[in-house]
Amino acid sequence: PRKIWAHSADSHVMEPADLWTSRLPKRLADRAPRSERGDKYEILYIDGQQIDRQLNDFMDAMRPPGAFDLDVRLKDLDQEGVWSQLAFPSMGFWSVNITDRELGREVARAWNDWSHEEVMSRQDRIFTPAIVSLADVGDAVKEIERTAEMGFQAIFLPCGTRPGEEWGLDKWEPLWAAAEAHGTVLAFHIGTGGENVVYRGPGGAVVNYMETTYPGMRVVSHMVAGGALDRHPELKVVIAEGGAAWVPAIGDRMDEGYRQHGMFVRPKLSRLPSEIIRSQVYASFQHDPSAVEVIEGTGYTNVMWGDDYPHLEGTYGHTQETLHGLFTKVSPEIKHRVLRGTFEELFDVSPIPADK
Ligand SMILES: CC(C)(COP(=O)(O)O)[C@@H](O)C(=O)NCCC(=O)NCCSC(=O)[C@]1(C)CCC[C@@]2(C)[C@@H]3[C@@H]4C[C@@H]5C[C@]3(C[C@]5(C)O4)[C@H](O)C[C@@H]21
Ligand SMILES: [Mn+2]
Repeated sequence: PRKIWAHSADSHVMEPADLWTSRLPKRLADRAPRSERGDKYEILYIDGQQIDRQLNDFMDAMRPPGAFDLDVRLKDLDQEGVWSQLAFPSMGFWSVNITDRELGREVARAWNDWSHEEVMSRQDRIFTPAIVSLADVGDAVKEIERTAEMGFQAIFLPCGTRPGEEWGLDKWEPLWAAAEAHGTVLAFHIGTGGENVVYRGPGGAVVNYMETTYPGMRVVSHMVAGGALDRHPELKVVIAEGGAAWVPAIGDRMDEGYRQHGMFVRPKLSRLPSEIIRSQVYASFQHDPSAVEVIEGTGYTNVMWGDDYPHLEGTYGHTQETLHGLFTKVSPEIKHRVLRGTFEELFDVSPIPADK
């Protein structure tokens, strides 16, 4: 059957091991994210603490040919039928754990410079969000301004937050104002900002998979009910890799809370939560049929497909099978919206050539 071509709203770059050691002074590089491979586990450290541990064979399973080579990666994309990718960090995910101001600022800056020089300046199909320091909002604002000048169209933010740093709090207001002013998309990715393994009993693999999904819902409830998106109507939020059918569902529940518990509601919003969600909140999925069905069922259309390249949860190696399965019985309008239109509404990307 004819190849289906799509953009991916959720992919990843695999950073070289020397990204920070080659760009930062030793006193900072030694504290930047780094991984050590033992005989069974890959251990991740940042600023002197162990922050993650993954089985080697799990990490090795995420190794398509192009994982570490941009030219080979573009061939992987052609093979799978993917034109443009919003490519999130991998090791860069862990920068959100940094609380030291200087380290947070310099680790983010170095990552953004590496992406600009080694990924974005070398081709026009794969682009990354910028990383900003969460240790200091002022530094984050400056990095949004700096990277917007360099052509970055989004910033990566973690779904999970430390207690007292929830996304609805006023402390983040300068970040929202700067992002809106520069047209910078807020690209939240699940499985970040908190513990990824919180349960080791029966069902652990699937239970933990779900536990890393729920914080994506919290991002939406805080940023909608807290007023951030109402105050900044041009601001766009993407929840990447968390599926999409839940988005209109929580819109309904937030409307019910907003109306039925109106006597407790603060701040009052100029639009219902569900209206704010439908105009400003976007979500990506990989395999979920419900993410496509929800569009016809609810009229929520801010749905984007993602290949999650090169991760195991993604579609590398079976993208065409997945896309044909998802879209065979779906209207051309919905298929276009999910595979291209929503993405092209959010991002300035090179169009998919007409012969694809
Ligand atoms: C969960 C256990 C330990 C349960 O074992 P048991 O039955 O008790 O013996 C076991 O099944 C396992 O080790 N599974 C491997 C996968 C995993 O760590 N699952 C956690 C929940 S899913 C997850 O955290 C996602 C969101 C999705 C999978 C890739 C993921 C781990 C990635 C991978 C690994 C690392 C963490 C990272 C970014 C990173 C650089 O790529 C995200 O922060 C997070 C993400
Ligand atoms: Mn992903």
